[in-house]
Amino acid sequence: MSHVLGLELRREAPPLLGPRLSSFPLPACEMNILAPVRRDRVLAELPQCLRKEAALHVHKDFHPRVTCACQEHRTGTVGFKISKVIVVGDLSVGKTCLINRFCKDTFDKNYKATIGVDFEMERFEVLGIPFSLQLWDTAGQERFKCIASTYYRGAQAIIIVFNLNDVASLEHTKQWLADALKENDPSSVLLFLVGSKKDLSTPAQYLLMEKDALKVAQEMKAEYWAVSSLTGENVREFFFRVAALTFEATVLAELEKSGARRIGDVVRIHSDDSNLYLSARKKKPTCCP
Ligand SMILES: Nc1nc2c(ncn2[C@@H]2O[C@H](COP(=O)(O)OP(=O)(O)OP(=O)(O)O)[C@@H](O)[C@H]2O)c(=O)[nH]1
Ligand SMILES: [Mg+2]
Repeated sequence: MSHVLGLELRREAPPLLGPRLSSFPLPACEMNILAPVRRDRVLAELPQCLRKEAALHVHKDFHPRVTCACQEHRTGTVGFKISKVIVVGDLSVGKTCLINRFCKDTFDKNYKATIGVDFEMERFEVLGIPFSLQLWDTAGQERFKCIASTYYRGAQAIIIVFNLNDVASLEHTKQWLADALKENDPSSVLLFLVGSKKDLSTPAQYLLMEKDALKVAQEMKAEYWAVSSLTGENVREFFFRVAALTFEATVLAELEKSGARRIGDVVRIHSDDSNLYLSARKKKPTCCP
């Protein structure tokens, strides 16, 4: 399902499914959200990162509190929520192709600039809990940037895309991130830095670019990925990782919120060294199960 949101046709997507459940009949887009999860969108384990040097965390499994909450169906509103993910980056770096490869398994070699924004909905099941991602594809062209930036707000994750064969597009990622963070809470949003068009670089060229990209990812505290929408390399792995980490963060936030409401609860706090990015950025306690 795709919605073109250009100059004339602009529409905010529903931020929450929950409150609308009472109104019947549901709009077509929400009916789709309620459709069964595709078998190939079921996540029973935590997908691993691409490079340990620039990963949001390197744990092998989901946070124990998250696993436990899912087993006991204590995930609050998470199953009804739609998490927003925005995709930003220079024009023609391959943002639309990346989303289309994952959501529709298609690839168009002709460039058609995104005008304003567009979005796709993807439904997952993570540890038995339904989880929906709304992937916002934004325009990289300067003249559409101010329309697109009005849709940055309220994101749980930001994907910053650059072309692995164009060093300038990597340099511009910092500005894209700064613009996206103006509209979001830097302490809670998850960041992903994605190098695109991997099929166009030789192994030697790729390694050279990867070195710079890892440095940028570490500075941004973003998780680094390299993909090709043409061949499909790493595309599915990448989006599964985005879904899993966004789910994990959403459940943890929900548990923290419900825990904070219970007066008299004892919460043990410890700092987790292998979760440097999150602990450094979030400055939030990680609670033991
Ligand atoms: N070889 C190769 N070409 C790609 C890949 N991804 C995208 N392209 C090509 O790059 C061009 C731009 O791709 P888009 O996905 O439209 O770029 P975009 O970032 O959405 O551009 P804007 O909407 O203007 O911001 C198209 O001609 C694509 O076919 C890839 O993985 N490999
Ligand atoms: Mg596009």
